[in-house]
Amino acid sequence: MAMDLRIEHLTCGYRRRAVIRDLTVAPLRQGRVVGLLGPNAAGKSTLLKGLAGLLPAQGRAMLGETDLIGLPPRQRAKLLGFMPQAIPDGVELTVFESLIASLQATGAVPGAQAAERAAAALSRIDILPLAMRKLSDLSGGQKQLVSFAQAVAGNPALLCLDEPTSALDPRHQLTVMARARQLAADGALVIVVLHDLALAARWADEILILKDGTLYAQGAPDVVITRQMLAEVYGVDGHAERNTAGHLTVHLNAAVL
Ligand SMILES: Nc1ncnc2c1ncn2[C@@H]1O[C@H](COP(=O)(O)OP(=O)(O)OP(=O)(O)O)[C@@H](O)[C@H]1O
Repeated sequence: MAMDLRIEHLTCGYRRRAVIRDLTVAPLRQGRVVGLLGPNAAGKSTLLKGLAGLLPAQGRAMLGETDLIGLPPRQRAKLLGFMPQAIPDGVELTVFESLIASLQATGAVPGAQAAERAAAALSRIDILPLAMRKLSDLSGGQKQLVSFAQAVAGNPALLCLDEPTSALDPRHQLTVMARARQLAADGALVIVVLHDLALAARWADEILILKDGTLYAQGAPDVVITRQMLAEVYGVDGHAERNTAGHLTVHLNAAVL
């Protein structure tokens, strides 16, 4: 069964205000990396939190035959891995313990396999040497890598990553995006919030652009990242073009429009 995601008439937000309002997007296909873009406060994190069950939501978010909206947390966590933008401070667990805890919370992996799965998740992003360190003692980038490992360790069908590379050096940005790509190639749908347009252009199969809680555009990077979009959505002057290697690159001029 294909585990495509169909978001239909989704509304979610906070007590006083619906930030995402009646959002419908064309089906997001299993096996793809979808870049979720948009300016600050557009509603990107709110959308991911609504899908992850961390905010109340109405409407439908069908993953295959299952509506994520209203699904009990444990069942939802089996299907969906969420990496938050901010990593909580003051957690006294070791890196390894934190991965075991997130695997146990979902019940997606039998207890006996949890340690092996946790070690594999750390090893795939080159942070196995951090396993016995306390989370609270890590650098910002190291914490972000651990948070990524927590989200992916259970091999969920849907991965929602909120700015997973914002604290990472270039090598680790590539490590994380390459791992996200590999998970998609293995059958997951990966939705990744990015502010770095160059990373989005390079790694996403498809891009969703949110503006003021509604869908501004959806499509392939070279269709969606246009001079007009950069001006209307971000208020900047720029353009995208293919380099000699055939990769889409984004050029921003210094001027704010
Ligand atoms: N806990 C909250 N209570 C009330 N409003 C909130 C809360 N968190 C966020 N908002 C509001 O919801 C709107 C969307 O915020 P959201 O964090 O989803 O944006 P975003 O697109 O992820 O932005 P950024 O790129 O800055 O991370 C903003 O206007 C924000 O002020």
